[in-house]
Amino acid sequence: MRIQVSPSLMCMNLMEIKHQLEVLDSRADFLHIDIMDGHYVKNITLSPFFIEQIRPHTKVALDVHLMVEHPTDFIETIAKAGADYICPHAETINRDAFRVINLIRSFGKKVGVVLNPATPVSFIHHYIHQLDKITVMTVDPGYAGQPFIPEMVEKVKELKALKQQHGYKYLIEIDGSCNTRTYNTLVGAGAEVLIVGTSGLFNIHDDLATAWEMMRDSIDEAQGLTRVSA
Ligand SMILES: O=C(CO)C(O)[C@H](O)[C@H](O)COP(=O)(O)O
Ligand SMILES: [Co+2]
Repeated sequence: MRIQVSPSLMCMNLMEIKHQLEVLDSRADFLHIDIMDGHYVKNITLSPFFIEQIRPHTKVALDVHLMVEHPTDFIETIAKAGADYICPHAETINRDAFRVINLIRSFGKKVGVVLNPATPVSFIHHYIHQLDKITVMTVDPGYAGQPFIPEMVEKVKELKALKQQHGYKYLIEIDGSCNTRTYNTLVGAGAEVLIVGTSGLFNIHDDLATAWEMMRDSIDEAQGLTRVSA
């Protein structure tokens, strides 16, 4: 299957949101929305209100990355705002992981979890089979523009092996420094969804449609796919 691409909306040009959303709407497989509470990570970015505002303007699946201390405080609001995937950090749900998974499902939403670089796959062992998506953070969470953590490649391989061995359904997604320096390694290891932010999309060309073409070509090349000419 062709690698799916999920642009990280916190990296958009805020002065051009309308135009940029139009460009992404006809191209992206997911729209990645980072929600931070200033405590779990020392930053604040997008919000449930942002989800509600863009929902009527795009048909693309809205994927919410919850970097908050208490995900249950946000799940209902985010579900009602129009999210399709709700993805808390594994480190924040292990006191009530099964209740959180059921809560997300009760709103008819897909369930993802996100693993910090220092969190091993074994941490989610008891509910891995229930997940629709697992996100491997390849930078510590909280900020765009950080360097790739190469130790994470083994984690991606481990998730791919487990998926093949047990027939799990989760998508393997990567968040952090997905760009031309890392596409080959990530795709080779088993990544299925790449979140592209500053280094992979928004900062590579002033024109977003052109940047998208450049990024898509690089990912296709990493996957060994060649462009079919018209
Ligand atoms: O979760 C994130 C940061 O905590 C993000 O999704 C970032 O937006 C993403 O990592 C940005 O991409 P970059 O190329 O690493 O700047
Ligand atoms: Co993110």
